[in-house]
Amino acid sequence: MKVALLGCGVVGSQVVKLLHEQADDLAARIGAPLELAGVAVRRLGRKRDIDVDPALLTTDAEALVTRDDVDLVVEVIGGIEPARSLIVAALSRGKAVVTANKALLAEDGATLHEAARAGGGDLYFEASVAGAIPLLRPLRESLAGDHVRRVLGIVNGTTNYILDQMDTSGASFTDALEEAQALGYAEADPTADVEGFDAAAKAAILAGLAFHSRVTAEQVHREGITEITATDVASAKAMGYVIKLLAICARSDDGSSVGVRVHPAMIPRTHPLAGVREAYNAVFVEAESAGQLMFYGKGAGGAPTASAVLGDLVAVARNRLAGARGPRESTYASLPVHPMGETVTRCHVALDVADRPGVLARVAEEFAQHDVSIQTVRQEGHGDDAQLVIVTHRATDAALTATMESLRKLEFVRAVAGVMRVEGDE
Ligand SMILES: NC(=O)C1=CN([C@@H]2O[C@H](COP(=O)(O)OP(=O)(O)OC[C@H]3O[C@@H](n4cnc5c(N)ncnc54)[C@H](O)[C@@H]3O)[C@@H](O)[C@H]2O)C=CC1
Ligand SMILES: N[C@@H](CC=O)C(=O)O
Ligand code: NA
Repeated sequence: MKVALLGCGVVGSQVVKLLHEQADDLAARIGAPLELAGVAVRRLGRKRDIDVDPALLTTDAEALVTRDDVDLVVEVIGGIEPARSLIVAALSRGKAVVTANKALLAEDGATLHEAARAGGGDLYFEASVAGAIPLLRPLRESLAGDHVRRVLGIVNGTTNYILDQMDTSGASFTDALEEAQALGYAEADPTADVEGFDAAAKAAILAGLAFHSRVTAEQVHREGITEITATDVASAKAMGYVIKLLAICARSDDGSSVGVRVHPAMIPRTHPLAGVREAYNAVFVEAESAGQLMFYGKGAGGAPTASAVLGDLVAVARNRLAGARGPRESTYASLPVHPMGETVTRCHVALDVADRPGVLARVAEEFAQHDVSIQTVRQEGHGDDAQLVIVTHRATDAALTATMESLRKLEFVRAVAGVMRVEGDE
């Protein structure tokens, strides 16, 4: 079976390495050897960390994917174009494609799936979400007989690395980001990581598979971590919480729609996700019959991601030899994505207020007027002022946002700070 590799960066170079190192085992597992037909790169002369036969390198990716002798295509270039055109060219010729490209799948997965359907080949993408962790195959295959209610977790290694460094060693945001880039975790443009775009793309893919519906990145409510300060991290710590960037995909209570969101949240330090350190990822899947499942492992980095790519490569090669196909895209449920305002969540807020009689009662009244119930209040005196730290019970995001807006207008409120959603302790 001949394999065309598109892209030879952090992930691609590890794919080449594993194809060499595991050649005999892969041939035995598939029933036929995998042979690298060519490697499309941007520049031929670049010095590479791995040993790749220079005769295999080409800058003409299109000619490579359309070659008649190529059976399987691995796309690890990233981004929308030319990745989309190259994948469509391969799929429409009946070749199988393995990709790690979450940005493309979440923006225009429909085009790729349609090309796979028309061409009759497989489209596999396990590496696109949570790197090495087998997560998409369990959702697509193992849980195909169950009813998934919620998928919740940490799906971006770079931001988890940054937040973990800020929490444990007090590192600055900038230093931690530079380390994550040097370790090969970050996207080519790290804005995709720190502004939550990468996690939002992964959330869209997860929601699509979990709820048998088409979800695009555009429909995902997205907030990144760039506004999180050392003070936020420290005050979360003081209250027994840790801040994590979470992706949450959940059916509404009546099951008629789904909410898909990515935002920083405070979780109790006793929660299993609080122990997810460095660039590790962890995802909970809650299904009606299976109950709660947790998937944990390396979500970023060249070798872990290449492991997922190779797993897919073996699967599509086996299917091809057997004249079979893997599962098609499943969107029959067509559940709509509801707006963030309808999502039910909890909130933490730190209010700097004048310390005088009636203030606490007036603040409580503002919450009550918006139908938001308070779970805990802690007050600390600061001379003539006081800080009220409030954690609410569950309320719609619209009600919580409206409450914060009203609080800002109160004459005795000096500042509304540390507004952050709280997850995982109810
Ligand atoms: N690095 C990671 O931890 C993970 C990456 N991914 C995904 O894997 C894909 C690749 O990521 P990385 O390897 O980290 O990126 P990278 O930037 O290290 O590698 C991409 C390579 O593609 C090359 N390239 C760009 N345009 C090209 C073209 N037209 N023809 C041939 N080559 C071209 C670039 O020169 C670069 O060497 C992306 O979709 C990324 O989102 C997925 C999971 C984890
Ligand atoms: N940039 C991503 C890489 C894996 O998808 C991350 O940091 O998780
Ligand atoms: Na994965």
